[in-house]
Amino acid sequence: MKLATIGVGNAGSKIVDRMLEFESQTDRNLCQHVHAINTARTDLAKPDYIPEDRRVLIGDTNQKAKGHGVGGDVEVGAEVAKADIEEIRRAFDDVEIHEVDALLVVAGLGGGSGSGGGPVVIDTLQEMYDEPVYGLGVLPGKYEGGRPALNAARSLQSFVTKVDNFIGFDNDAWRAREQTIEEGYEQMNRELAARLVTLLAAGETDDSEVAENAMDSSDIIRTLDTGGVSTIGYAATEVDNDAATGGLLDRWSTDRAESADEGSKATKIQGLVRRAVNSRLTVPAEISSADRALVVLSGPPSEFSRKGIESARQWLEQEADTVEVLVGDDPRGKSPQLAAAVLLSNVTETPRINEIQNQAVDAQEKIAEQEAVREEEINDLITDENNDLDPVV
Ligand SMILES: Nc1nc2c(ncn2[C@@H]2O[C@H](COP(=O)(O)OP(=O)(O)OP(=O)(O)O)[C@@H](O)[C@H]2O)c(=O)[nH]1
Repeated sequence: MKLATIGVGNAGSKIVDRMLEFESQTDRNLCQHVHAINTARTDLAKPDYIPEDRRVLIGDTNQKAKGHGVGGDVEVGAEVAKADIEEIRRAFDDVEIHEVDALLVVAGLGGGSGSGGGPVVIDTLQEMYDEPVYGLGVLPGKYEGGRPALNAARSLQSFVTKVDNFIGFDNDAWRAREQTIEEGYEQMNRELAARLVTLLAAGETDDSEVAENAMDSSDIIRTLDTGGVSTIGYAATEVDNDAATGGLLDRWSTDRAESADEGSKATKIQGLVRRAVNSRLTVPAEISSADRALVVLSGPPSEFSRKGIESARQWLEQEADTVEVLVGDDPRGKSPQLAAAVLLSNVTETPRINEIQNQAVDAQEKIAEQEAVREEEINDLITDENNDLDPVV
């Protein structure tokens, strides 16, 4: 499919930038339009791939932001996005909507700019366009404490109700203990970008004469049409792709592929799909709680097997406990890899989301307690001052 992709806040912009990087490395063309929207000038200067004229600074005249971010304050994040709504709208005016199938808004939910500004951006896009608007939200890790969890719990609810589908990414599940947080983010962003782009770029080229079972953008839209929260699984394996060199070798490779054992190709595909479904999902979820599922097999057409695709579909129907399973291919003649990206749509059993909600309730109670103690201290101070006053005669 073709997307207009908008990163809001720092994490959102970094992830969109890595999506563009993955696209350019793998010769894909998913994001027809990109924008980075942020309240921090220095963070907006960081992307490597997002064009400069697609970076929108908001809130620079706001007294609390002043171009330096909103310091994790979700309310200020929403306030500045609302105040600069005309600027955001103007930026979207040049999205050539007939060129895209859907819009994707990406944000970290634990901060202020993405978490507060993201829902405002989504509302604007929903007003401006009829195409589906999807959200990709990063859930903060436990290690970040109560405030980001509180931001995320609030903002998650707005995201899920406003978007046509919400794809989650859980920083906690992806954190490697031996890395610094920044190193961890770099790696996570690349892993996430590979999943998103492999999945959503399927059907971008109309190569159906090569593919027997090509995935179409309408299949992806249909799978995401459930609303709710979705998660992505992924697995890839190297292939011996001489086809990329073309000419005689190309023909030789095709002949060889044709004569290759169909059974072993089918087994490889089935194994790959199983690995993808059982891999670390972007947000951990109970597979059988999914409403619909879709698998994109991406790689050289010589690796595809109708039998493999059919048996993978049957297997996933049982695992996900739904008959709404689509498996299709995305031919990438030059790819050195065969990859399977699995979308599990509207998963209802997502333990980390429940945990964030509980963590948010705890944080809210703690904040209320602290405010009550502060109020008591102020009252005591006032009483003491009153007692110190000379009695009025
Ligand atoms: N996966 C991932 N998560 C990130 C990254 N950077 C930040 N985060 C997460 O996103 C949350 C929000 O951080 P930012 O995106 O920096 O915040 P912001 O939306 O720009 O908002 P303010 O900094 O408050 O203005 C954090 O609490 C982290 O959970 C990143 O590069 N990758």
